[in-house]
Amino acid sequence: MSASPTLLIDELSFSYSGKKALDKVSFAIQPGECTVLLGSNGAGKSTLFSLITRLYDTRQGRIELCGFDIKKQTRNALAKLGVVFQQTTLDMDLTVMQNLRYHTALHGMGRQLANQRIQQELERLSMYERRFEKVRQLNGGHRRRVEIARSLLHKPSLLLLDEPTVGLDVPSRQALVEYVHQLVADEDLAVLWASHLIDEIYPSDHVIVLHKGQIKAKGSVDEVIAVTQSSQIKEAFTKLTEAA
Ligand SMILES: Nc1ncnc2c1ncn2[C@@H]1O[C@H](COP(=O)(O)OP(=O)(O)OP(=O)(O)O)[C@@H](O)[C@H]1O
Repeated sequence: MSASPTLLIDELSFSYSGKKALDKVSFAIQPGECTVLLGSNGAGKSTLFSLITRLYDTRQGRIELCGFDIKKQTRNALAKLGVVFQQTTLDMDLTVMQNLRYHTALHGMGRQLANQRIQQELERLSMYERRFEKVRQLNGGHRRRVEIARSLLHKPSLLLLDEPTVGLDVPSRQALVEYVHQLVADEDLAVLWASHLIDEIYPSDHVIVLHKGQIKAKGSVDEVIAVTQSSQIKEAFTKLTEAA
């Protein structure tokens, strides 16, 4: 097919009762690229995610997933999307398997394919042997793993992660960050990762600095460091968000 980026955001704006939360935001993410969306509280990260997932309607600007316009070709576009929200959306009183089956049914997968995909994704995260346990019995890190497995069952091209490490202990955080980067490398997946944690960024990542609804810088880690004449990404972020 064409060389459409996995995610295209073009001149996207959004306001809450006249108050601007996103102001002409534009960027693109290619396959095999992990882009970290860095922003402090109120930067507009959740608003952007709500627009990409169609929780909110796009009124100004355009969003495309693998070349599909999310307003006009919603089904095709959303089939390309996997999401892990900040707040868990697992049913605590169902087993891991039941939670995942619910998702495969939503995506119209037959039982055989569903079981095969569930096994593959859970095994990759060392969670297959725990598939008959209720989610409530799992610790925070393991619940997150189940959510990541679930988000990948339908083989999306873009994975959206909204601060997925919040509330996790350091080893679980590191494992999750490592796992997602491995996925990007192995599966040619595109990832958009909202975070305010600088230490979750890898040198190979792309970075978008969002501040008060506007993009202050975007590019590779090295490019963002260079453009701000900083020695490290933390310093670049501080310069970009303190000046504004
Ligand atoms: N439902 C809402 N009604 C009115 N204003 C809102 C609403 N949700 C967000 N806002 C405002 O829009 C702006 C962007 O908020 P948003 O939640 O998208 O930022 P964020 O980067 O996700 O922040 P956080 O990390 O705190 O979740 C902020 O000024 C916020 O106060």
